[in-house]
Amino acid sequence: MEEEKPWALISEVGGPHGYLEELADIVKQHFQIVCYKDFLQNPVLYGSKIQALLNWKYCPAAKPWLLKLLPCLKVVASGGVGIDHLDVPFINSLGAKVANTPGVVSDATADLAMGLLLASARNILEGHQIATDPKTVHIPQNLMGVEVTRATLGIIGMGEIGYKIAQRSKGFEMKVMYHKRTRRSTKDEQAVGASYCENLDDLLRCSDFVMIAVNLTSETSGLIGHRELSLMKPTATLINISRGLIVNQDALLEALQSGTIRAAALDVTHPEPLPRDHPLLELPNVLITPHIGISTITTARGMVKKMVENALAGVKGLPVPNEVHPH
Ligand SMILES: O=CC(=O)O
Repeated sequence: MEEEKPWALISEVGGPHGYLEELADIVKQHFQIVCYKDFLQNPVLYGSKIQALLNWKYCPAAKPWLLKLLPCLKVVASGGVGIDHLDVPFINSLGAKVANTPGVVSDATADLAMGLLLASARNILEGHQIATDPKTVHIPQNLMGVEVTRATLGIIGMGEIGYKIAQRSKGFEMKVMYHKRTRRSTKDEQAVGASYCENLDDLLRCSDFVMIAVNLTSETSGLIGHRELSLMKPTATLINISRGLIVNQDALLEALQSGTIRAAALDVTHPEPLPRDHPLLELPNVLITPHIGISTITTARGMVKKMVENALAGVKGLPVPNEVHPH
């Protein structure tokens, strides 16, 4: 007789936007699944069966009160690289492991980072609005952007995503500086032509574009505040593809309103989404996207495959390939 597949709770069938049934099908090959909504209808029935939670970045299913309803939980397999939404020590204390999906998300996130940089530097969105507005008869001069080619790019956090951004910026002949807790090897630095900047202040002072690609931890939360923004050039652009909480948003708002910095391009904010009446949304020098760094079909597919691998290993009591440990 065929062995019964283990049960998995999945936060949103098909991922954050619910658009790909195909993704749920990948999970179904290995698990019997219950989605968050159905689980809540009968938590007692499902709770005792579920061994794996497949969790997309901001799913409510990872909350402690819910995890406590899963006495047989062995693994939380999270999609994406950031695990700031998960209380790893707490999950471990329940006897479950936590895993993420590094590697598969880096290209898409680095691509978006460059997209934001270019769109902000060259006023691409404003240009589109003007070009498609029937009331506009000529292209105003105020669409003058800033040059990307040979500009200085300062990358904060040179992990996998930061490194891929540096690789891409080579194509634009950019001068790359980076700041990281532990320096990369000379070979890595040479391969992308990046120079190490031990002092974050120096990087902020010198960069035309400051790219935040560092993980959110207790040490990086609020890393960019009033003081840091005041060190940046008035012509500089801040790009954040990591987590909103790394930047003090009130300080950023002020810096953008007062011209302390030229512009910001943000794929992440705090909270997400921002309330519709948030003053950041009113500013002409802010470009905001709704946390879409990993949102490509190829990446979603790769993530789900990795989540399944991690979940299966956890359920079987095998080493979990991408297990994350508490800091
Ligand atoms: O937000 C995206 C990720 O954590 O990979």
